[in-house]
Amino acid sequence: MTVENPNPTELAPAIKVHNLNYAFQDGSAGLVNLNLDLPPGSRTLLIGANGAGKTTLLRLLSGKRLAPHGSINIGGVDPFSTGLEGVTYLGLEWVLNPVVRTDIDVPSLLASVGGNYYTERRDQLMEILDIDPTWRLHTVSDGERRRVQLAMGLIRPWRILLLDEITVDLDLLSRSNFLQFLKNETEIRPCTIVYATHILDNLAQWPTHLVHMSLGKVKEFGPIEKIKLDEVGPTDNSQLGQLVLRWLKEDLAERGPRRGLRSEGKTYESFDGKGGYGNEKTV
Ligand SMILES: Nc1ncnc2c1ncn2[C@@H]1O[C@H](COP(=O)(O)OP(=O)(O)OP(=O)(O)O)[C@@H](O)[C@H]1O
Repeated sequence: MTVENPNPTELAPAIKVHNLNYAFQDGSAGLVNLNLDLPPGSRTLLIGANGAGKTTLLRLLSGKRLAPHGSINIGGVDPFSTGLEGVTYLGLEWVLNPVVRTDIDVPSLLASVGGNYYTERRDQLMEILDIDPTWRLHTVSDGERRRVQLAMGLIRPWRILLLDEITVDLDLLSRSNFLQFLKNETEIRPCTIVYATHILDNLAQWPTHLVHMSLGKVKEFGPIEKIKLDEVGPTDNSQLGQLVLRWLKEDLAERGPRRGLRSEGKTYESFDGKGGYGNEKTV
């Protein structure tokens, strides 16, 4: 059976989280009674202070960690038990992959992740991210290396993209081109994006949805028009920044001084120096 004029948005996976509770190995609460409903083809910004639980959530969505049965549903399946096809999760472990610091050329690296198969995407990404094919990775700048990494991570067409702030080294133009590329992807093919970031420059027109997290909880989520209209009116970049600043100040006031409460810094300590998490368990 053929589908006439398929709408890419409708065919994309939805992300549903229902009463998700998650505890780390030491017993501390990672996520608390979390609920989300992100529609097919959406582009969601995950906003929250350091330690709010964004990475924890993204890792559970990616299926890298086991969530309680029935609490996460992506495109109709449980990502951990079913093993999701087409999920790309780009976070710290991926950034720290040592291969991008070795004496290797760009075409070989991109070929190692399917570049010779997805040639059109490869060439498009190289153009958008302004990558020079003659670079050798041990002699490029951090930002240039990051651009090659992004191309590597995005060549294979994903259905779900989970981004844990990985654009910090990009210059303004590269980041803007990169975000435009992602937006375009959700408009031309069935895919859904969740992006955790602290960098709000040029983002006001990018998200379809916002999720505000604090202390392992979702404080609010919804379509950006709704949140913006409710809270600050039609929004440009600086207003989105003002909204987030207000959220973070409120979160800090609610939380109070740390004094051992959900301390930062545990996140990557126990992972054999590679970055990543410890042996969490579910609750
Ligand atoms: N393995 C672990 N054991 C215990 N606590 C942990 C572990 N990993 C992370 N945490 C804690 O869980 C909380 C949420 O961490 P997470 O990395 O999800 O935050 P985040 O919102 O991504 O922060 P950031 O913006 O700094 O990246 C933090 O307080 C962190 O210290």
